[in-house]
Amino acid sequence: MVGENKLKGELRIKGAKNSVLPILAATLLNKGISILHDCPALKDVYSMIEILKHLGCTVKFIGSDIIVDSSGIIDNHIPDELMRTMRSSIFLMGALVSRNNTAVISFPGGCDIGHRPIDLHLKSLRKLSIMIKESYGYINCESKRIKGCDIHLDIPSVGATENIMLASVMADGITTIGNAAKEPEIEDLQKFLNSMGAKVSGAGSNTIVIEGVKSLHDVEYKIIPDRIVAGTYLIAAAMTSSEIVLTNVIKNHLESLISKLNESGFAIKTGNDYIKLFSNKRPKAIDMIITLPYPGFPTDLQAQMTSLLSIAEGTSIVTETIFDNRFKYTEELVRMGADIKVDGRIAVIKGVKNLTGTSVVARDLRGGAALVIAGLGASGITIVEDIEHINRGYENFDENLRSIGANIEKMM
Ligand SMILES: CC(=O)N[C@H]1[C@@H](OP(=O)(O)OP(=O)(O)OC[C@H]2O[C@@H](n3ccc(=O)[nH]c3=O)[C@H](O)[C@@H]2O)O[C@H](CO)[C@@H](O)[C@@H]1O
Ligand SMILES: C=C(OP(=O)(O)O)C(=O)O
Repeated sequence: MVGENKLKGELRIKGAKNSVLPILAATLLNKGISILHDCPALKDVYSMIEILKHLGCTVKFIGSDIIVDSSGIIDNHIPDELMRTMRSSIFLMGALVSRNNTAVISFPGGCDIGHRPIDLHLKSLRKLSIMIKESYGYINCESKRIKGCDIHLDIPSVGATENIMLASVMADGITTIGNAAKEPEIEDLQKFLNSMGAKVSGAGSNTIVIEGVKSLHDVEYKIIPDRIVAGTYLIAAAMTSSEIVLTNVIKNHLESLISKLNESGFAIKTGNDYIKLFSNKRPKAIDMIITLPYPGFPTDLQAQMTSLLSIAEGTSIVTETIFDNRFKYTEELVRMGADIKVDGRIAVIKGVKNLTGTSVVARDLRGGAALVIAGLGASGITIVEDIEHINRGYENFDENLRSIGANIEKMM
């Protein structure tokens, strides 16, 4: 891409990756038809579809609609090569054991952003009377009856909260999740499950209550907009001193980012379902950004924001509290002229006047997006390699950016 082009125009944000993936896993539960609207065409979504098909579902992806028929025979085994394609394959553990009483899976894959154990998932499912044995890299789950119980999470893990919800929807009795994650995608999963006849309440607060039901029915549902994709485009506009309007967004989901962009000197206007960012000046440094569980600043926007702050006036400090190795991309930003020092979970960013284009490598999804943002603002040509990471979370990233004025091409 050739940097320093102004962006101008409107983009509609599609459904959220982190909603559609657990919801696709949940389609196993109703033994019938699920129609999902506004689904993004992402590498992870295709991986999840492949797993559902392997298990015996019929799946069609037409336009932005995914139609899953899970009435057919459902296998109970997910091969290792499918499990490894992404982190979200772990959602199949709760859904599959709930549907089949047994599941044989292995450890999930995903971006290299630090240590990502699944101990909380395993511990919680065991509390629900699911017997879990680990051997030779496989995880064997079995339960005659899943039994509702009280679970208190040590960490408000998004994935563990969702896996418990999936496993307990049809359990005997009531399950309570204390210290649950509060991310909007968890509320979306609750709404989806309730639309198919489940009895889940409390998502969005730190206590979720799931009253087991005997059966579920067919469902049609629209996925919430992707707050991380929306945030990425807002930061891209800020980086290039541009003006863009995003539609199909939920402003409340982006409060922590909007507040930090305001602090950095950007004017943002919001309406019922749009956000507009207008900028014609260099960003101001931000004393402190700390990534935290929702409603705190999302770890999934940390890299993109650091990219922006690399050209800010002054010195910023970014602290990553969720993952233990999510600053790898900063080495690539430094190759573009950024002045960033990382010590463990803290990055100190001394703003430089401008970045310069060069060849850089995407090592993970959001780090890759951060490098594209850097390239859009940099002088000269930037080449971002290994963009398959970016395809995990951004539909038509290059096309969308080009449609609002970026000089960017995908090379085959
Ligand atoms: C598909 C999806 O929704 N992915 C999101 C989800 O990932 P994911 O669900 O993997 O993230 P978690 O909320 O579970 O992870 C938070 C922290 O808990 C730790 N942990 C988690 C589970 C466990 O069993 N043991 C344990 O120690 C993790 O290592 C991490 O340090 O939430 C993250 C945090 O908002 C986001 O960055 C990811 O985009
Ligand atoms: C880390 C992310 O996703 P996942 O949990 O799917 O790896 C992300 O979306 O930034």
